[in-house]
Parts: sequence; C-alpha cells; structure tokens
Amino acid sequence: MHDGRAHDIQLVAASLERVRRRAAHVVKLFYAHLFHHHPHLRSLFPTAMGDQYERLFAALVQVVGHLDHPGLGIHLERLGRDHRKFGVVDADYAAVGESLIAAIRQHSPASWDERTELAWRRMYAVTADAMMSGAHRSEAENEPPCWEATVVSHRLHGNHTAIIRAEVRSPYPWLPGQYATVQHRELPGVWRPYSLSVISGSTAHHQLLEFHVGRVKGGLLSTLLCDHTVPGQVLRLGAASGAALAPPPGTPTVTLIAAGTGWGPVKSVLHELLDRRPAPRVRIDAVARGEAHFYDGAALDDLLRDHPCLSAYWWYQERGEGEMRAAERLHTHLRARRDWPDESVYLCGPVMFVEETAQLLFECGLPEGSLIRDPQPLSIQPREHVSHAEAFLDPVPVKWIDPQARTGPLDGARVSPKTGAALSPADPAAHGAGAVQPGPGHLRTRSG
Ligand SMILES: NC(=O)C1=CN([C@@H]2O[C@H](COP(=O)(O)OP(=O)(O)OC[C@H]3O[C@@H](n4cnc5c(N)ncnc54)[C@H](O)[C@@H]3O)[C@@H](O)[C@H]2O)C=CC1
Repeated sequence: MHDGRAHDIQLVAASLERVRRRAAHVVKLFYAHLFHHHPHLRSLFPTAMGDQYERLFAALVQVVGHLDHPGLGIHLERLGRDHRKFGVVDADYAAVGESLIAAIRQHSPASWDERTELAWRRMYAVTADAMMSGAHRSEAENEPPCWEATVVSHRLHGNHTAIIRAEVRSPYPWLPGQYATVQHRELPGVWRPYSLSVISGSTAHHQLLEFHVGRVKGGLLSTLLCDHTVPGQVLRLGAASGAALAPPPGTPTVTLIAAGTGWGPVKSVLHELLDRRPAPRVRIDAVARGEAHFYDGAALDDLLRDHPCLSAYWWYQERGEGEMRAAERLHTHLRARRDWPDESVYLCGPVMFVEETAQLLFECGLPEGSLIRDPQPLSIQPREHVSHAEAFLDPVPVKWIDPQARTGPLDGARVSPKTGAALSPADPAAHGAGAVQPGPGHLRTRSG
C-alpha cells in the first residue's frame, strides 16, 4: 500500500479511537451540525432519531476498521447504491463529510492537528467517491432507488412473530440468504433489515417474497409489521444485501442451524439446496424459546415429507426452564459430534447465539471456511466505563438475555436429541445421524 495512504489510515483510526468513548456525543453533534447547515437533509432521516445515532457510528467504525481491506471498495459501492433509497444525491456527501469532521474535531481538542484533518478529508473523499460511483452505476443500469412490494398475506403467530408475504412486480435481484431493508409508509425514514425468504410461484418478473418479523419490545417497524400491516399495503425494499449465501454447489452435506427468526434466511437457503440435482444431504437444527415458538413448523413439515434427503431436529426450552436451555441442548449435541467431513454449516439467529455456536463449532473441529454466517454487528457501546459518572450518563442497554447471567453449559453428557436419554459414544444419533422421519408424533423431536 502507498505509504501516504497507510499513514492516513493510521491517523484516522487513532483519531476515531480517541473519540470512541464519547461516541454518542460525537454523533449527536454531527447531526446537529448537519441539520443546522443543511436543514433540507432532516427529512431524509427518521422523525425519532433513537438508535440512528448508534447506527451511524457503528457504520463509521466499520468503514474505518476496514480502510485497508481489499473488499472495501465493493462494499462502499453497494452502500452507495443502497443509499439511493433515502433520496441521497451527490451534493449531500460533501455536506455529511463537513459535519463529520467538524464533530470529531470538536471532540478531540487536545489531539486534533492539520495532519489529522487532512487524513480525514482524504479518507472521506475516497469513501464518498466509491459510494457515489455505486449510485451512478445503479442509475446507469436503470435500477430503481427502491422496490415496492404489495402485502398479499399477513399471519401473526403466537403474538410474537409475523409471516408477511409480499409481491414485487418488477425484477428484484436477490440470492437465498440475503436480506433487504424494509420501510413502511407510516414510518418514513425508518429502514430495517429483514431476511428474504422464498415461496413458490415466483417468476423473474413477479416475485412472492416472505419476511419473518419477530416482535421487538419497543421496536418501531417490527411493531407496525406485526400489528398494523394488512394485505394491500405497500412496503418499500432496498437492494438485497448480505454475503451469507448457500454453500457452493457440490457440497455433499449441509447442516443449517436456525434460532428464532434466523429460520427466515435458512428457509430460502434450504429451498435452494433442495432444488439442486443431486440435492445434498441436509440436516436442520431449529432452536426456539419454546415448542410454541416454531412459528413456521408446518412449512418444514411439508418439506420433510417431500424430501428424504432432509432431516430436522427441534431444540427448545420447556416452560419454566432458563432462556438458554435450548441453545445448551443444541451445544451439547454439537459437542458430541467428532468429525465434519466435507460438510458446510450455515448458522443464523441472535448475535450471541451465533457467536457462541460458531466458537463451539470451531472447538469441535469445524474448519473456519466451512461455516457460513453473517458478520456480527458492531456496537457504539464502549467496552467498559471509566467512571461512575460515565456509567450514569451513558448506560449500557439491558438485553433480554444477559449472557453473563446464563446457567453453565451442560456438563458434556451426551443426550439423544430424540429421546433425551444419555447416548453412548457408539450411538449413531450422538453423531447427528439420527435423522427424524416425517410423520405425526415423530416430527417434533423432543430435545432433552
Ligand atoms: N442473518 C442473520 O444472522 C439473521 C439474524 N437474525 C436475528 O436473529 C434474532 C432472532 O430473534 P428471535 O426470533 O427473537 O429469537 P429468540 O430471541 O427467541 O432466540 C431464539 C433462540 O436462540 C437462543 N438464544 C437467544 N439469545 C441467546 C444468547 N444470548 N446466547 C445463546 N443462545 C441464545 C435461545 O435458546 C432462543 O431459544 C434476531 O436478533 C434477528 O436479528 C434474524 C434473521 C437473520
């Protein structure tokens, strides 16, 4: 890499690290500066800024952390293409750059100097150029800024998860495993990512897409999608994104692990795998908070009935058991598997679940290249507070599951996913070979 550029990257990264602890204040100043100097840009953002602050800083940390990454250019071009949905035009990039640099400068009184400012300006220019060129290319290809999807059905399962089917009448390019950002007319400026699932009956010019929306306490869009969305309403979709795609053709054995609404992308990957000739052997491990939380069980039942190459295990916690019990059961089972010959594992679900399960799989001998998952989102939250005052001013949000508070993992005893009985090392089911046969009474496997 060019020396000057490497030096710029170092200066920018060090400068960002210095303000990281005050990230919330930097971002607030950024928006105040931007809206003061360019009031017309306010309408591009949500009315309630809420977690917009965190999202912006997380995106910034992500880009700065990858300034020397060879894939950054492509990522930025995609980001620029996606930003067309907000109505962003070229002139807005310069405005954002000025406000960003002003906010960081203001929060770095002791360390800011001319070299740092120039480094930020050069790095920002490179970033903005890449994003603009992505937007220009998408315009040149006559791609719309966003797509309209008309809701054709809405089913709320157990008051916690909605399955929404929507029809797109123009070509919408996407691949199984990818997600789209979704916007509802009643919440302008609020876009949230939801994985894309497939349903049959789609053609290149007329697609039926499915979204699995878990209710999030206090969630803006998820509440609207769960409670106030009816057939005929129009959703907007951003361009499809995401690199967690189905395993490459020719993979003989695939394990798909889905926790909660992680089932959404897994379902579309599963459909793609089952369409292959020959289809690989596929095993599904579905994890949920309780038996009643398998919100799309009927669809999986149908697939099991039609595809002998498919087996499935359901892991869930019983009423009154700890919130981690289902994951622990799955982990106990995975720990008992010894080899992963030519196998790919596709993993999807809550961030901590994905993180812990990935670690466990690697410890169990799965090669890193055999695991497919989305990257973990970054957080604005500092790792720890330096003072009580800082903790008071900038509290860490409460998570419904506190990973620190979880009960310890099972003691390594092997448990049959079918019967809950301890397995001997020789038992094939201990190695995941205990395929569940479709049929009433057998399908919904008890996990412990
Ligand atoms: N591409 C991806 O990685 C995708 C991720 N998701 C994410 O999956 C999540 C699904 O949420 P819900 O349906 O509400 O699932 P959930 O919160 O009900 O969790 C499902 C299961 O995962 C396990 N689990 C949850 N948190 C855990 C933790 N901290 N450590 C270990 N195990 C844990 C529990 O056993 C639970 O039964 C959302 O956060 C969503 O953003 C959803 C779709 C795609």
